[in-house]
Amino acid sequence: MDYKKTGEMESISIDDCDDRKLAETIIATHPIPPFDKSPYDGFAIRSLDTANASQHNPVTFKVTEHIGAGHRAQNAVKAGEAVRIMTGAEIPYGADCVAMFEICQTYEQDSNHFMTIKRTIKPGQNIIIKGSETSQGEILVEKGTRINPGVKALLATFGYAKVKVVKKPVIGVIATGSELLDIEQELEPGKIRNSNAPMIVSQIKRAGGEPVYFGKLIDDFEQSFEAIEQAIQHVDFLVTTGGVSVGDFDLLPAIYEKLGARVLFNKIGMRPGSVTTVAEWNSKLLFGLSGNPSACYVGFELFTRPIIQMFLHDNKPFTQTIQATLEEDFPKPNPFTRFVRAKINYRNGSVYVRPAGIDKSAVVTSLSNTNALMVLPGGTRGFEAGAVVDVLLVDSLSGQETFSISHKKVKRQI
Ligand SMILES: Nc1nc2c(c(=O)[nH]1)N[C@H]1C(S)=C(S)[C@@H](COP(=O)(O)OP(=O)(O)OC[C@H]3O[C@@H](n4cnc5c(N)ncnc54)[C@H](O)[C@@H]3O)O[C@H]1N2
Ligand code: MOO
Ligand SMILES: [Mg+2]
Repeated sequence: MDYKKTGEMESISIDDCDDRKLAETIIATHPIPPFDKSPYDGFAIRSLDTANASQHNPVTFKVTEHIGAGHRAQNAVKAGEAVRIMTGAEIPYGADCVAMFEICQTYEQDSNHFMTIKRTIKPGQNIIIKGSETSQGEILVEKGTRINPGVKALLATFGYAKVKVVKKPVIGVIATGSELLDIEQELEPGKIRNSNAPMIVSQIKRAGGEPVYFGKLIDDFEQSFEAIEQAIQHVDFLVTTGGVSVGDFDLLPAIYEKLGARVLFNKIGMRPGSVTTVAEWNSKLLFGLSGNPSACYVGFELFTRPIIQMFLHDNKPFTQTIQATLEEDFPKPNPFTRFVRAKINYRNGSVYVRPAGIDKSAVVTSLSNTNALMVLPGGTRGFEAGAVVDVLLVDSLSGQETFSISHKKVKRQI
């Protein structure tokens, strides 16, 4: 976070603003509603005229006008007069209440319309007063908020045809490894299809970034160095996958060195993703994620995602963490904190969690089932069903201010 960057602002059409982060605070530029209006279809009248109305004493009004929403009455309502008014129409001058159709009887006589009611109506009854929902100047949505359908409704309410949003961080993606095939290629002996790049592209989009895929690289130093050096020029952050460990063809450490990038860390006491490396070059963060699919996924969610949120001016950049009950035993002990790809589900008002599949760094199949990362603190014993564990809601777009997982011992450890 010491190396975070915050994005600049751009102005875009409201049509394109879904899920973007607001770059300005939305303040009510007019009251809502902007005029006194009727919540019902009925008659706008003077409450005073109903003072003596009762079952035995119906009061009759002459209907002088007929207005729908969007239209205004021509004349003020005078004693004994009623304006037939529809939901959403402005209350005519002189009227101070509305009688719903359901309590009114109407009749016509000599081409004149009349209405009678048999009960009193109080002053102000059935009127939505101007500004009763929001007064002018009220702060409605804070800068940094993600634009959801409700925020969009407010933007439209206040006439924001153009919306100021935070520019998305442009994040380069490069996959490394001579074993990688493109998606459309047939399998060949010893080769696998590149699944990490499309996965990272998708993770970047989910987090609100703008991915740029630069392709895959074979394990050749010069070629890889050049491609990475080139790519960095065009992005805010660069994510690579593979080649960060200690293998003979793991080229990233040497590439960082030749670039003169400052490696912030290259090992983390966690599983998977222990090889996750982050370097800084020219104020740009380079995320060296593992080649192993599950480790790559976890490395992105824990390290790249919050940096994206920070760039987007989100004051809650960290993935929301809740507590859930482990649904099955997890007997495998591990000295390191584990971020288990997991699935949460809700039952009887409680949250439960279980591993999404095989809990191995090299596994790809568990990821499709993953909507959360279950945090199992390091220790020498496994965990029993019923244990309450921290869970990062990677599928949720709500964040939190700090990264908080309890390193406390989980009860019901085996
Ligand atoms: N002697 C040691 N060996 C390893 C260590 C170690 O500490 N000492 N760490 C292991 C751990 S943990 C991990 S995780 C991996 C990390 O390896 P790299 O990040 O260097 O990744 P690669 O070696 O390039 O590939 C690992 C694995 O992932 C597959 N892969 C790579 N890219 C993709 C892709 N785009 N799509 C799908 N799969 C991909 C690759 O074929 C390998 O199977 O290192 C351990 N070794
Ligand atoms: O980085 Mo490795 O995934 O710890 O398995
Ligand atoms: Mg390797």
